[in-house]
Amino acid sequence: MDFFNKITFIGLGLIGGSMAAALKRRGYKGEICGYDALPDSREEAKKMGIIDHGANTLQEAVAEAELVVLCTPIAAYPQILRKTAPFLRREAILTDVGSVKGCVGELVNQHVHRDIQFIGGHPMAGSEKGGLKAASATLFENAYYFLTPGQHTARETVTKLESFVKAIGAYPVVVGQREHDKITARISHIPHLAAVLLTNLLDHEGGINSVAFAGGGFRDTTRIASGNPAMWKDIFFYNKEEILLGIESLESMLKEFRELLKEKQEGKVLDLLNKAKFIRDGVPKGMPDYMPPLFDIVVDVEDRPGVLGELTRLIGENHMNIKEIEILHAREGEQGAVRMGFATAMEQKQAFSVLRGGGFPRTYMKGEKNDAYSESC
Ligand SMILES: NC(=O)C1=CN([C@@H]2O[C@H](COP(=O)(O)OP(=O)(O)OC[C@H]3O[C@@H](n4cnc5c(N)ncnc54)[C@H](O)[C@@H]3O)[C@@H](O)[C@H]2O)C=CC1
Ligand SMILES: O=C(O)C(=O)Cc1ccc(O)cc1
Repeated sequence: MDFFNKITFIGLGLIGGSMAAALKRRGYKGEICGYDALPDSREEAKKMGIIDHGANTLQEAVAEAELVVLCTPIAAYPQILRKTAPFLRREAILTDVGSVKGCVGELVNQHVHRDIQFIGGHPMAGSEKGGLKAASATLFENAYYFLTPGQHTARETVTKLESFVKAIGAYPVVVGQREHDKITARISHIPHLAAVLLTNLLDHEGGINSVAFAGGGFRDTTRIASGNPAMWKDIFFYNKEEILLGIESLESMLKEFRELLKEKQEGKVLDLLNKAKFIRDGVPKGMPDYMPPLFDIVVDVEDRPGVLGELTRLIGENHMNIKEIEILHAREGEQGAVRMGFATAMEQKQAFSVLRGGGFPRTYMKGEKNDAYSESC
């Protein structure tokens, strides 16, 4: 990484800000320069100490930069590339973080001289929140990071970018631009579309409002639908061909499933469920999550005024932070249940002991045998 004396980030939002922060945290010694269309973001990034210099113009930003990283929405690339291309150093490497890669390769071919080394990039880590405030120095830790060289990308450029990716804590994976778009359509873009449609199903054809009853299963399958709508709109259109192919596959799978149900083909439905379980169980664990999972506890409580206050006071007094709290409506009768989500397994355990010893003996960890959660879902 020492071979880059100056790195410039264009776009200091979630991804650009997180990259600059990761480099600083991991001891990068060269100069980090940042440019953003919003002057406030440049000033804020400087105050946060994640950039050394906030440039006032694109020309100033790329001057002397040995690595330039585009971290804006892809829609801004044509204008940025037109303005910066004449001022890039001859030896500079240009890269980007856009979620679709085929279209980016084409844009760079149109606007940038082929003497400039370009290699596309795409970190497979993010957040539903955008902007510099959501940036985190650890966002890319243990995440895969696609690198997509073009026809004119030198081997040395690939090697240098691999070092950059490792320097921010991620794992580089080199693939072709079109191959990248096929892979991400399957693992990220189509799942996002499915999550959006499943969420909107709750509001389809003016049906009853079932949001209040949505439990763990609904939350797990639709979590990513909270992602940045403008960014996902762009992703769907920039990767349109692959998304259309994915939709065709989904359509034919739904049709097939409809027929199996109609014809009471229980064996085939079971095969299909087993196949999904096998594939899903094989998804690697330990990778960073888009929105990290919470560590839940469930408390059976009496249905009386003030009980929620007592629970939250006990947690607060013991310096723990409840990330999510939910009343489980599914149980009828004299008892109610409250689910609380914590950020870490340690906090979950601590909350469990504090509540059990603090007048709530029917406190359970999620997944514990006969816990209220599994009964009610
Ligand atoms: N958010 C996510 O989960 C992920 C996003 N990406 C990609 O990263 C890119 C950036 O996304 P985020 O950082 O999430 O967005 P963001 O909205 O947090 O940040 C974008 C930044 O670019 C700035 N900007 C916009 N137009 C500009 C222009 N013409 N000149 C200079 N600055 C400009 C904005 O002011 C903003 O600060 C997108 O292309 C997205 O596809 C990639 C992986 C994950
Ligand atoms: O969707 C996912 O799998 C994520 O983990 C978050 C994410 C969103 C957009 C991207 O381009 C890359 C990653």
